[in-house]
Amino acid sequence: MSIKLPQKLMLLGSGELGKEFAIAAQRLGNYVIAVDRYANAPAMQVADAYEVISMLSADDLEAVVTKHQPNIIIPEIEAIRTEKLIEFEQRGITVIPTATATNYTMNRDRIRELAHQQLGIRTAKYGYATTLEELITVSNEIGFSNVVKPVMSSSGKGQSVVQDKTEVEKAWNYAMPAAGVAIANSRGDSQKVIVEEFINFEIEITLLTIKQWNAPTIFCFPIGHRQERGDYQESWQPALISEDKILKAQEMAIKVTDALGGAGIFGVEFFITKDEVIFSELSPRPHDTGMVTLISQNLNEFELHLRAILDLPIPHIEQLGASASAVILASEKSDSISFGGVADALSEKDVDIRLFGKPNAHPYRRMGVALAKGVNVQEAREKATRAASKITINS
Ligand SMILES: Nc1ncnc2c1ncn2[C@@H]1O[C@H](COP(=O)(O)OP(=O)(O)OP(=O)(O)O)[C@@H](O)[C@H]1O
Ligand SMILES: NCC(=O)N[C@@H]1O[C@H](COP(=O)([O-])[O-])[C@@H](O)[C@H]1O
Ligand SMILES: [Mg+2]
Repeated sequence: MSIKLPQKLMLLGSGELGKEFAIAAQRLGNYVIAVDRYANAPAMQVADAYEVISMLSADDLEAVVTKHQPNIIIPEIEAIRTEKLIEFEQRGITVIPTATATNYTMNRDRIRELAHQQLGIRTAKYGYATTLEELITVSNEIGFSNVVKPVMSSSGKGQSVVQDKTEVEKAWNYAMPAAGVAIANSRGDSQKVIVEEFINFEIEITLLTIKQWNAPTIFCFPIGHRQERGDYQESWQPALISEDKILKAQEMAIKVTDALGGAGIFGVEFFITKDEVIFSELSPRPHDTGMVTLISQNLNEFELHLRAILDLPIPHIEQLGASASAVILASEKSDSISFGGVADALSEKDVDIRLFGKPNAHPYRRMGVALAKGVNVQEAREKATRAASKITINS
């Protein structure tokens, strides 16, 4: 396949990941339509055109696709009416990585069944529940501690660690607010949770895996990360794990991404224990922990995604040395955002920041990221965290 440029690319989801992708796409002259559920989303600020719709509505998706006639649709978040993407694909529009892949990865249960049942890949022990009663039964079967997550959610939304049976009901209510109450934490409309055995890992990693149309799958160096409340706080590259474990992770990543098909970058997440590499989940798109590649590689994860999508060559991925990212989170609700401490944060050598331009803040919302290089991973992490802590969000 040889794709002519420019292409008309429609981004479904326009957050921080979409913004960097849009910038990469426009650097190669493409036309970008940014779509999201709210106005002035980060990618909209740098796109050629934008639309505000409900991406869970098939009618809304139909309207924007009819209006803009994109050649390629690039999902940027999980919560999309993926059945509609299958229809677009049948009409000849390319969906990245494929429409079916986005449907599998939007639903934790579908991707888990594919990885564990069909491909025989090692995962945490798991079960599902659609009522509190079922959750009590499944939790007892899995044992404690366990982790309860809505099957359709991301960035830890609605997710909690359950230490013992007294905490099960709280976890259910957090994942699935009572009927009639707006689903605040679940990003889709499925009333189902997955319960997973809690894995006491030494480190968790994201293996950025680049699946190409006409060339073999390639990998970035593994990215280590630390999460709180199910959401990423800092990431670093390279993650210091053995060659043997890297190869095991690569083998599993190839299996899952081959089964999903198509082209693009995938963020494949693994828990690394003393003896094992355990598959967790994957994003069929750039990964938040992969924002470290904005400083750590010659081609960042957004440029790699673009090249894979457009069937452009990736002759060499260079890792530029110990690097880290640390998130800049809001602490309160606000509709008027300004940042302080930027000069101070940028005063250190090999430090950079991205402020996403999100128009509103609420507690724990990710508003930016600090990036740093260091002589080793520890120093890079310290520098990134220090820079992030200097940024204040004023409302
Ligand atoms: N079974 C588990 N055992 C131990 N920790 C877990 C388990 N499941 C999730 N976690 C912790 O919670 C984090 C978020 O979980 P997960 O990746 O499933 O959620 P997510 O909402 O899809 O996040 P994202 O969209 O940011 O990738 C994991 O990176 C890990 O730190
Ligand atoms: N783990 C998934 C992830 O990081 N997704 C990124 O966060 C945005 C949503 O942010 P918001 O919740 O602040 O609107 C998404 O649009 C995407 O860029
Ligand atoms: Mg995850």
